[in-house]
Amino acid sequence: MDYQFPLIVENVTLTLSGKTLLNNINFALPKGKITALIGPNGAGKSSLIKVLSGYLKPQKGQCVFHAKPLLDFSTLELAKWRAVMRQNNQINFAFSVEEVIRMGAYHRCKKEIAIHLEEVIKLTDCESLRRKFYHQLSGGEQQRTQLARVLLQLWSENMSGKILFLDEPTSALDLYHQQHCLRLLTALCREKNLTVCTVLHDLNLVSLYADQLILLAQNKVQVKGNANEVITENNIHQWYNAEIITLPHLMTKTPQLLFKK
Ligand SMILES: Nc1ncnc2c1ncn2[C@@H]1O[C@H](COP(=O)(O)OP(=O)(O)OP(=O)(O)O)[C@@H](O)[C@H]1O
Repeated sequence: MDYQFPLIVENVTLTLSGKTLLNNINFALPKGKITALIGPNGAGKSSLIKVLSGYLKPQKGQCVFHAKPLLDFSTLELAKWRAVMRQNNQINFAFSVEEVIRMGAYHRCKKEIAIHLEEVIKLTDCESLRRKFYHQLSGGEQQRTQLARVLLQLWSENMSGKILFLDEPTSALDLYHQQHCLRLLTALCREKNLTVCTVLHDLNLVSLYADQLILLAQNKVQVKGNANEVITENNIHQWYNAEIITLPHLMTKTPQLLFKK
């Protein structure tokens, strides 16, 4: 299970209700790195996450996961190797935060859960939330809980070959928790060889933390590469129709965006 690219996307085309949402998509997720899916609203990012994680079957092409067609994996097998945090994490029942976090680990034995739960709760800053009702939390608190859930699902000493899919994991987080989340993901990639694939709208965060950027627009991959290659004034103007200027970050030199007034 030790592949340099745990997931390879080959010529993926997805059509739903007669509409092409993804058109001939090709790229690969490098092991131990953060890949960011970026692009304007409606470009197909969430749909792509659903295909990459095995929830939607493309009409053409395929995803190859550990050198095997993704759709050949059983649900249980997939649960051991990839976890998914969606955009909408509403739960309409009175579960506690701790119960929601444990939901990610239905395939694990009690002993494993007991060992990893405390660590995951601490790392995601959920200690003060654990006995509260999930449905009574703020949006940002729910996002932290969901991050803990997906981490508990995959947690192990070495996470090589495991993939975490996140759809806008920082959209409701305050500044401290945005930075905390991206730093945590970076550390897990470096220390445990976890592979991360995340949709993010904040291109300044993407520029600082993503190793590979995939810019989707009009249902196709329009640009891919590192932050310097993808986050350019021309690309942002062309694909987002936004008027911005880019400046190098004072510490990392990677591009940061400023809106023109
Ligand atoms: N089940 C579906 N049937 C038909 N069209 C759909 C379906 N799901 C999504 N779409 C359409 O596909 C397009 C892409 O949606 P998707 O959610 O993948 O975009 P996105 O890039 O994640 O957008 P955002 O940045 O706004 O979250 C949208 O126009 C959406 O309306």
